[in-house]
Amino acid sequence: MLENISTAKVAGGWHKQYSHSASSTRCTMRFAVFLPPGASETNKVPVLYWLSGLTCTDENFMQKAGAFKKAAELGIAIVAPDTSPRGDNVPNEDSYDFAQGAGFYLNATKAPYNTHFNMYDYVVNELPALIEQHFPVTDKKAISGHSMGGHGALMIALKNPQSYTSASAFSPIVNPMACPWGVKAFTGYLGDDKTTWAHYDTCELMQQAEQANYLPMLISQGDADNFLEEQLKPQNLVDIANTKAYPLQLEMHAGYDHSYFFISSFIDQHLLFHHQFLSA
Ligand SMILES: CC(=O)Oc1ccc2c(C)cc(=O)oc2c1
Repeated sequence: MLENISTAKVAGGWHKQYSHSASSTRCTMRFAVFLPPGASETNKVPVLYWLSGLTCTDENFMQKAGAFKKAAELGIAIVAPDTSPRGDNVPNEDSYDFAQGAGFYLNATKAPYNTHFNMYDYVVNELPALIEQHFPVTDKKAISGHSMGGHGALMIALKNPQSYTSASAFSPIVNPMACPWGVKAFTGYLGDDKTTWAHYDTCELMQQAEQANYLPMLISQGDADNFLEEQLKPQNLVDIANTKAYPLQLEMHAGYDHSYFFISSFIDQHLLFHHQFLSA
């Protein structure tokens, strides 16, 4: 049962927010959807799933990315889930990079997080099924995200190459096993056994990818991003892509930082990138 929270017309289409009771995360979840003009039961449109970063909700991308005009022109719906389960019954910490607001798009196995922190199942299975049931969309999907959400988008695409036409990311954490944000999150959600961490690490997953499952990938990264060297490390992924001719394009952009000013500057390029494959 979907509960509509807000509805606003934008770029000729509609921005709407919903809440619903989610079985994978065992709590009420929120998401936002943009439907381009003309989307209807007789004219279903493909979907770009957007995964936001640490501290964000379903709102940041929709309010700040400036994606609506291009998505409207290209006929692409956008779905932006929240970044974690939330609520009084959901474990939390006084921390910006762990627990509520920082779900890391995985299924936690360690108590007390394993009851609710199943964002992987939510994003891969439950949310698309719900979206395809209630909105005028096809089952063609692309996925993108920012920072922690960039990790989520690339990791989910590599684990589910049949489900997405293409993947992209802004300033993604590509090697969470080898950076402080990832080590903290994976230890807290998965425990100390690093063999389980590898199931959610983009570099590890690309290393294992078979050529028949390659997906087109685009990464945009600002060179004035304070997190580039210690947390993001896009070159680690490029090095792997180069050894196996994986179709990954990394674009470095001079002077840009980690913020939504960067995302809003290049979101049109990402929408055009995905449109090539969503419309094929
Ligand atoms: C709205 C906004 O600026 O979002 C934002 C700021 C900082 C970060 C950081 C540091 C990491 C991340 O994963 O996401 C993120 C998002």
